[in-house]
Amino acid sequence: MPAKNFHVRQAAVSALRAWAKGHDYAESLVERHAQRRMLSSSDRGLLQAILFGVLRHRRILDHWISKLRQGKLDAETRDVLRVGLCQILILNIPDHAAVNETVEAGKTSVRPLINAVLRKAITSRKRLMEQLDEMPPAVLYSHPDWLYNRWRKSFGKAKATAIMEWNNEPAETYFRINPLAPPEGEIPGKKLDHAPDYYLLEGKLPTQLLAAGNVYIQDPATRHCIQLMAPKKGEKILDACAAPGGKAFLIASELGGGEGLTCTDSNEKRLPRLEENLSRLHIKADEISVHDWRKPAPERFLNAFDAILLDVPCSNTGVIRRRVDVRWRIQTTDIDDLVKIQAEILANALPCLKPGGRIIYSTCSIEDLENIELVKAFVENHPELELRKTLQITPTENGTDGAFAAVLKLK
Ligand SMILES: C[S@@+](CC[C@H](N)C(=O)[O-])C[C@H]1O[C@@H](n2cnc3c(N)ncnc32)[C@H](O)[C@@H]1O
Repeated sequence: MPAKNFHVRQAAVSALRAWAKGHDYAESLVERHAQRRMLSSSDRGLLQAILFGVLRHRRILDHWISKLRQGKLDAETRDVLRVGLCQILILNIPDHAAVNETVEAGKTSVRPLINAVLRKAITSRKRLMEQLDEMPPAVLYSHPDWLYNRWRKSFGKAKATAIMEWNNEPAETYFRINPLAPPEGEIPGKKLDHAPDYYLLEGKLPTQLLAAGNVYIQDPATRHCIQLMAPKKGEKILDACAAPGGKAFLIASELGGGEGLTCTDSNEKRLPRLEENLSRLHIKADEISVHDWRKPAPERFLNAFDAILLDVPCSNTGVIRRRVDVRWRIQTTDIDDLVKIQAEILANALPCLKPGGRIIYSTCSIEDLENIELVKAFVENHPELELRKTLQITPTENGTDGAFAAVLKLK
């Protein structure tokens, strides 16, 4: 009898093939491949667990493949083996289901090979697990060497290792109440003590509350930069890199609505989602428009704002737990390129401040180069600015996504 759930494994393999070709981020691949195969919600959950599991543990899975099988493998067969080994050695899915259904996900010609490697993994499990202690941390926690070495230099070995371990844990889902349209009745989550209005999701997504804009999915780390901004009713505020609108939601919450808020983003394709999100959250901003802040500010924005949020594009190294494939996507040169863009965005936004105004610079990176070093260098070159406050949130110390925020105030 054919294995019942092999289509989930097939979906995982085709999603991995698409990911390797650079077509999409892991999160959207789950959605697309689940829809394509009309997976039930529990199968969709299994697909996500396998796909994210393979991307999180890719390096150690490849290490195990090299121990279990000598010789070359084509890319698709390697992905099938990654899917199988992830179930057997990481996710602890029952062996018979993991083997039978993964074998059927492979092409007929390679099924005997897949079957042999997966069965060998089961008989070698104890030995493979005993070897974990001797493994270099970057292999054990599946991160590229350059990133581990960078973190080791910045934070020391113990913290760099703890960050990698954190990145491999499945991320919790949090949501925030919309004070502009609070939900009535019971709230399906556990209220957080340290972050007012935020809840840890318990059970299923509250789809009705989400659709009605009563709540918004958001990690509590998002709030820090807006707390530093402290927007006040009547102020004019620019959210320059605004899509998809998570922080614009927080600014509007403080303003009592969208009046006074201008949102821009350089990516035209991201604007509809920003507009939809704000409208669902009962926010009507003064303006939502496209602008690339690597270019000079539009005339109408000059000296126009009391506060500007620059939630700049960054390496995302603070949110690898959520964006599981970031570690394999970025290179050290990308960080250098991002730093140039971040400095350009700062320079072009500065003339948009009113006298005495403030810029809140924010990233979800834990790299000093994109954070403290960048704002310090910027303020050194702009004596009219004062660096009022900086805040670095690190996942292992704060138990949330990583984030950085700094307040730069015109003297
Ligand atoms: C970290 S995301 C912003 C997230 C958003 N603030 C939120 O809370 O939902 C960075 C955004 O910057 C935009 N971006 C990238 N380069 C930009 C530029 N040169 N000018 C304006 N926006 C830019 C990206 O399209 C992306 O939407």
